[in-house]
Amino acid sequence: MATNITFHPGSVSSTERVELLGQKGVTIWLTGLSASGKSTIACALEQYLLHLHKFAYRLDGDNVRFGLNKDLGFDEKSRNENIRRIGEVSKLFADAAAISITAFISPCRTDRDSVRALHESSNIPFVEVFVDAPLDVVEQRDPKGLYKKARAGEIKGTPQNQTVYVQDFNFGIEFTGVSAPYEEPLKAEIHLRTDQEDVRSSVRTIVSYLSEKGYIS
Ligand SMILES: Nc1ncnc2c1ncn2[C@@H]1O[C@H](COP(=O)(O)OS(=O)(=O)O)[C@@H](OP(=O)(O)O)[C@H]1O
Ligand SMILES: Nc1ncnc2c1ncn2[C@@H]1O[C@H](COP(=O)(O)OP(=O)(O)O)[C@@H](O)[C@H]1O
Repeated sequence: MATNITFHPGSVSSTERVELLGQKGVTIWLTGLSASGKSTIACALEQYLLHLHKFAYRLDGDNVRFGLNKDLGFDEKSRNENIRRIGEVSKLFADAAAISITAFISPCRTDRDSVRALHESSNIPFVEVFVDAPLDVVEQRDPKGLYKKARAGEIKGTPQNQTVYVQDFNFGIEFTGVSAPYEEPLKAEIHLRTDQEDVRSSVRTIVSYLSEKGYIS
């Protein structure tokens, strides 16, 4: 814990920044099972917004784990810390007036709620988007072959949480949706059913929401 530190406010207020840049920051938090479509939707949304000349930036689970979070695994504590850090990073982007689009499984409700509280305490809008598809559908998609590996017992858990997450089979495996929990959002601003709608429709839903709320013009 750092001590003797003092927060240093800048010379430009948030309101002034928004006026000067002509854009308000917001975090769009995509959450859902692996292969539910988070990355696909995040990419398409980022592309769409950039083509509208909006400052949009995507933070993606796999990508961030190559750098900032390369010290973290998939045990419960690591996932908590992963989401805590990304919550802070996303808030920084949104504070800088970006449309920050995150694509993390973020399986724990309390972690997502903490990130929401972090944003809302600074008056930064937080839009939780549940990217929803049933387990049998995402297992069928399995673009990275991870569900297959998990079912085959090839994705091992870490000692800290084996007893917490492992349910009734395959001790030691903890892949989200298979042997580690995913807590569905209870109050997501947007609920997308990617087994029933295409990517275009999902992007349209998010953009309409941003527009209705006045986050983009
Ligand atoms: N054990 C286990 N459980 C879940 N996911 C796993 C695991 N091991 C590796 N992967 C790959 O890592 C991606 C998820 O990373 P996240 O940072 O989004 O996960 S989390 O929010 O911390 O739970 C996830 O990417 P997505 O498929 O894009 O969701 C997987 O590719
Ligand atoms: N409606 C849809 N929305 C998003 N992805 C879809 C949809 N239908 C099929 N897919 C496919 O499902 C897979 C989702 O993978 P990905 O976007 O990496 O998911 P996640 O980031 O949640 O792991 C991709 O291969 C994508 O083409």
